[in-house]
Amino acid sequence: MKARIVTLPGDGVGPEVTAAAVAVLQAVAAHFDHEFAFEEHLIGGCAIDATGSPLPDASLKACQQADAVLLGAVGGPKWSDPQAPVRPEQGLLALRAALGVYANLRPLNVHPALAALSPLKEDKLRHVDVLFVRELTGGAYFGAKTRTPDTATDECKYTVAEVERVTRRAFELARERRRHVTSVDKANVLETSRLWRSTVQRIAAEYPDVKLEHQLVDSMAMLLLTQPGYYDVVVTENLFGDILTDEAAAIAGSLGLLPSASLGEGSRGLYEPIHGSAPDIAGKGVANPTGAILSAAMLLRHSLGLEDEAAHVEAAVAQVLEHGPHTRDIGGHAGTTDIRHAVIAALDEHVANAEAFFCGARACG
Ligand SMILES: NC(=O)c1ccc[n+]([C@@H]2O[C@H](COP(=O)([O-])OP(=O)(O)OC[C@H]3O[C@@H](n4cnc5c(N)ncnc54)[C@H](O)[C@@H]3O)[C@@H](O)[C@H]2O)c1
Ligand SMILES: CC(C)[C@H](C(=O)O)[C@@H](O)C(=O)O
Ligand SMILES: [Mg+2]
Repeated sequence: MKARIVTLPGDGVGPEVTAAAVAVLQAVAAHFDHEFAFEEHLIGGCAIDATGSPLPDASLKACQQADAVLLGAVGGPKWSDPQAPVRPEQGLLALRAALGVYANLRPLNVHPALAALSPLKEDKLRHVDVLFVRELTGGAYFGAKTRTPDTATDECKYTVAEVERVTRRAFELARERRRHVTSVDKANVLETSRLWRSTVQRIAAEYPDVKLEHQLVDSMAMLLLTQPGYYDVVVTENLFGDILTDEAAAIAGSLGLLPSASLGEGSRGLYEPIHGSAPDIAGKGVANPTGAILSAAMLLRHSLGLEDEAAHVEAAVAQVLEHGPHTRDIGGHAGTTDIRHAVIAALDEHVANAEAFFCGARACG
């Protein structure tokens, strides 16, 4: 198949991990005879430096015309002055809004080989397989902001329609999994959460085969650590989802491991690891590209419909997590490019084994 993929490497470790993900996609294209055309554009701090805007028109236009967008990370100390008129993160938020990608899928899986890195004991890690569905284009991130010298406000607003669509997405996904949705809110305090809860409750009636539970976000932060294996699909609003998924990454062993897919109504999606620009390690060649590579696998699955290819990439990543090499954040000494080479070598092996298997089954060659 032919696909047009826009890459937005961004700032800090963004370009390092994106290069690894692109190399893996190129290896997939070579193995399976696909034509992926990559087009690189600016976003974030590097875009501010080059054009004055964190999301230049050319970048947005290219993303709107692409089949999928692969993003690294934005931001960093250079652009973090609280007085700065424009910030890198605004470019990312504007892109999410413009693409209409309201459902941010953030899967949490714990690889057994990394269990010792988790703050949780091994018995708690068994059966951990959670899919966070984070609402991505509403809430406090996008409400009106005011500022006077001694007061600041961020409006948190949700409409029923915004909650309905992300809830339906969560229930649809739950039907492909273990049919259990946990909706996380702060309905004991926030009006937006009361609207969230009643809307989720009403939509749940359309899915009688899926179990729904509500959980307040503060206790959810605790329960995620004490019983992570209990959860299947967790749907929540923008800010709560941001915070809970970094916590989830700690359970997996590193922030560098978790991928994400941001989806709207069509097949076009935005794919990014959940971590940031990691200024403390940027430019050192030591960033873990696993989250970015697994985001590329999600791109294959959700935007291009290439399920087998996605599964091959995930299997290759799992093999590297099992046998190494490992980057520093997960206890190894390898660099970003070592992981990229190892994943591509594992991919080559998996594809060859699969071909041998099918060939054997058909008694060919
Ligand atoms: N999607 C995004 O573009 C995104 C996401 C989160 C944060 N940010 C931005 O990134 C900047 C830095 O934020 P922060 O320091 O709070 O969070 P961060 O995610 O950049 O880093 C937190 C910690 O995790 C480590 N880490 C992150 N990614 C890693 C990887 N791939 N491999 C190994 N270690 C990794 C870092 O070294 C750091 O110690 C801020 O400007 C923030 O706004 C951007
Ligand atoms: C950089 C920031 C705007 C972003 C968010 O809060 O959504 C990041 O933390 C993330 O998780 O993707
Ligand atoms: Mg975040």
